[in-house]
Amino acid sequence: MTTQDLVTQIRKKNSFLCIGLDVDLEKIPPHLLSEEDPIFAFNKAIIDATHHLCVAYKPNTAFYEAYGLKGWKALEKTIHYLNQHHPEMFTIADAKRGDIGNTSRMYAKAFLEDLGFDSVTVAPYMGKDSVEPFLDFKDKHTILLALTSNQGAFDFQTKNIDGKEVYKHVLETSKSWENSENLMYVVGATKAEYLVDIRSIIPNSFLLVPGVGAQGGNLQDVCKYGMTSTIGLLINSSRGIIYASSDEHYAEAAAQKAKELQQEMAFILNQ
Ligand SMILES: O=C(O)c1cc(=O)[nH]c(=O)n1[C@@H]1O[C@H](COP(=O)(O)O)[C@@H](O)[C@H]1O
Repeated sequence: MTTQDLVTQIRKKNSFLCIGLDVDLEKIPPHLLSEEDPIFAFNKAIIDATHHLCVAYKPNTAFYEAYGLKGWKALEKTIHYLNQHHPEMFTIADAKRGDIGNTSRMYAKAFLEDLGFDSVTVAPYMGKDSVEPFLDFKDKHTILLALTSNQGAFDFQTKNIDGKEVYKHVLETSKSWENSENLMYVVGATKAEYLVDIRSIIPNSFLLVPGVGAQGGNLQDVCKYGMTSTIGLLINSSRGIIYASSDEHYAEAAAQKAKELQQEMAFILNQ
């Protein structure tokens, strides 16, 4: 999927919402546990109820890997379901990978080719040769961690080296990598005030912004400082949407939460 296709979907749906499919068997409605594949059953119901309200889905692979082969199968079924029934949806494998080039190539193949996601999250710590193998795929996207939403972001990412913060080095250096037009960046919604500086370095790149909802980030602030003329934002909420209810009406409750965010986004887009 190209970024232009993504922008078209955002304008069509009046939404730049990404729903995080972080499925925890201890949190899903108990009646689903008797299903043959409870994780997929949950995802399918959430997707069926919310696809008109969002433009992206982001399964975090940790929540699938934790359940071994069954979890990986559920992840595979989920991405195949999305690609088959909702090919217009931007899909993100939130895997936060990155290794020596030879190994990164295999991670890239796993998520972008074998599973067929549109994008994958990647950590920048190992540098150019660890990220470029992900950038090699046409019309696929590498979402590089820049400034994350958690408290630990202040341990390294905001430390000053040679006169500027590490996350700024990540943004600037990554622009020189081969196929850097395939880069997007993660910036936590909890760090909205940093977006002015971030936009001065990467004025047009798409940002994946997690941390609204359960982590307390503010949508209005993110849009005020981070939005571009082609939107440039995907706002993720996982727990705040998918666990809105644990009774049999969980999918409708999730759709209601997604709709609240979508309406806020529509208001911002039409201002
Ligand atoms: O890459 C991410 O998506 C990510 C980066 C970050 O800085 N913070 C962050 O919360 N995330 C992910 O975004 C999702 C946030 O989930 P909720 O807090 O439940 O909305 C989880 O899958 C996190 O792993």
